[in-house]
Amino acid sequence: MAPISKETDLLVIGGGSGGLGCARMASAKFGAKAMIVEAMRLGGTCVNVGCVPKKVTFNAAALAEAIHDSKAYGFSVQETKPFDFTTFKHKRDAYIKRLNGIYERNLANDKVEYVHGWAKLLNRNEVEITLDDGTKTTVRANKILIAVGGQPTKPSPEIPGAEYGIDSDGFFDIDVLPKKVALVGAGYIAVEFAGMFNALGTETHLFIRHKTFLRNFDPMIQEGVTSEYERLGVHVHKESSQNRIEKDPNTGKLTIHYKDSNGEGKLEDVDHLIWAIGRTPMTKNIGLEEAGVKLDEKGYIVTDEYQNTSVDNIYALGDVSGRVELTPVAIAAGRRLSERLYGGEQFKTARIDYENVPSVVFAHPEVGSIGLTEPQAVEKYGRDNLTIYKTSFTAMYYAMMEPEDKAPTKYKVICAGPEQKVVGLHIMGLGSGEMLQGFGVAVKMGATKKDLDSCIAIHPTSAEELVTLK
Ligand SMILES: Cc1cc2nc3c(=O)[nH]c(=O)nc-3n(C[C@H](O)[C@H](O)[C@H](O)COP(=O)(O)OP(=O)(O)OC[C@H]3O[C@@H](n4cnc5c(N)ncnc54)[C@H](O)[C@@H]3O)c2cc1C
Ligand SMILES: NC(=O)C1=CN([C@@H]2O[C@H](COP(=O)(O)OP(=O)(O)OC[C@H]3O[C@@H](n4cnc5c(N)ncnc54)[C@H](OP(=O)(O)O)[C@@H]3O)[C@@H](O)[C@H]2O)C=CC1
Ligand SMILES: N[C@@H](CCC(=O)N[C@@H](CSSC[C@H](NC(=O)CC[C@H](N)C(=O)O)C(=O)NCC(=O)O)C(=O)NCC(=O)O)C(=O)O
Repeated sequence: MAPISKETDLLVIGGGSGGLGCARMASAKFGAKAMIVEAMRLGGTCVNVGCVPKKVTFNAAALAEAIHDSKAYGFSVQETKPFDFTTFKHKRDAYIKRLNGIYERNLANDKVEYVHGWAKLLNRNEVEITLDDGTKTTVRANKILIAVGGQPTKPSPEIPGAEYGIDSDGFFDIDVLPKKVALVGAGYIAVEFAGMFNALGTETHLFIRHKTFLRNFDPMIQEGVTSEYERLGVHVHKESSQNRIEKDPNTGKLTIHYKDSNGEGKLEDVDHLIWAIGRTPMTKNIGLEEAGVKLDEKGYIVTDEYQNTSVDNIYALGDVSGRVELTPVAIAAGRRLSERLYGGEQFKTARIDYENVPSVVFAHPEVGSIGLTEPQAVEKYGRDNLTIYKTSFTAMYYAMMEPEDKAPTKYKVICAGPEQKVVGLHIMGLGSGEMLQGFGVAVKMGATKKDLDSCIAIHPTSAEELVTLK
């Protein structure tokens, strides 16, 4: 291994989406001397225990659904063996490993110095790196970027047996398709995982604290997807809490004692309990307080709109800055920061715009959302200044299915003011994930209802319903 540089222009702590986005551009495009320090695996959460293995698993679940649906179209699919989850899991691991290698080569091609180790801030210009063999080295840097991301939030220790559960990282270690799972949480991860398990044939129990999940989304989405999950056979335990969890020492199976809207209950023979109750920034024990970097009450690093922290020459972005916790947001923030720091005059005000970030939940069906929910729009503009267009229909994909196999599609477009500017667009149904990106461009450009209407429909598609709303 080449000796580690003692000095660099830019030192990035964290080789995930945001850190990679910044370091690669700083070096490859602007010629800055950049170093990236990663403690675990290159690619960060997204590549290793997030978007990428999740989407591959979602694809497997979508195939299971397609096999089921194909019968309605007249196919005689002979399933001679059950789905081989173990082989699938090993192939998925190998794919991720391959990506880790590609990322390491990308860094070398871009001339970013890559150090595997644990980084800790010593002061505003120095970082201590503990290498894999335990030795420590100190690197001086003109600028330091903290892009350390987050980790799954731990359940309350007041729930006896909570430690028998796993989290989203553990989900990716499961190598036998479980017969029965329980998930606690009501956000992206709980809903995505529950949908995948259910589609793959696992008995799935989802414990939520309220009457619906995805409560940060428009009510149409919350209510629409919650009732669709129930229709699909997910056991949604509403207004629930967990009293205690027991583990059978012989079988390893769990029993969950809970309360829900139906009263007290006991769920036995659970293969895995998965806590998916949010994420916590990785800001402990990395020298932030000592260097004077301000954190908020939840432990996120406080940054301004240019990703500056409270200390000059120290920047933070991505999940650790607690804004919108999505990979493309972290990448874009990293690239804008790189432009601003090293791109010269033309980029001196470069920054990411956190308004109108499109986002998709890979639920069943997929959900897409950009802009304000209806309650947010009412609060901002007043009900009288809004025109809301809604549609609900059965996608033509389901034409050959029996009524009980037809999933709903629902769209809502929220327009404000006399010019009917689109301030919120919410879709659920087949293909929503791929559909939203283009509508996102339109919303970012300030599209009005008239602009949507002026675009001739593409027939027959689900998307055409968004340009023919009445
Ligand atoms: C299950 C799951 C599914 C997801 N699905 C999606 C999705 O479909 N679409 C989407 O847009 N987003 C998704 N996300 C969110 C996305 O993964 C994150 O928003 C994104 O990875 C954040 O990037 P980041 O660079 O801020 O942090 P990370 O990607 O978390 O990278 C931080 C890196 O810093 C390293 N690190 C931490 N501390 C140190 C230290 N002291 N020294 C050295 N290295 C350190 C960590 O090991 C890690 O590799 C998902 C997340 C999860 C958990
Ligand atoms: N497709 C994508 O783009 C994906 C993006 N992500 C990103 O990762 C982030 C983290 O995901 P996730 O972990 O799902 O977090 P989220 O913040 O999305 O959701 C967690 C939810 O769990 C519920 N909850 C919190 N504490 C408890 C508790 N003690 N018991 C039961 N329920 C609880 C809350 O909902 P309530 O108040 O209703 O109870 C809370 O909103 C997401 O916000 C997203 O930014 C993750 C996966 C996929
Ligand atoms: N949109 C395509 C994405 C395909 C893709 O990007 N695949 C990646 C794996 S997801 S890798 C995870 C994620 N990448 C992305 O989100 C892709 C970024 C987009 N292409 C862009 O450049 O903006 C990320 O964290 N990036 C940080 C960074 O690279 O700076 C890959 O094979 N990469 C090989 C390579 O890069 O050579 C899809 O979903 O099919």
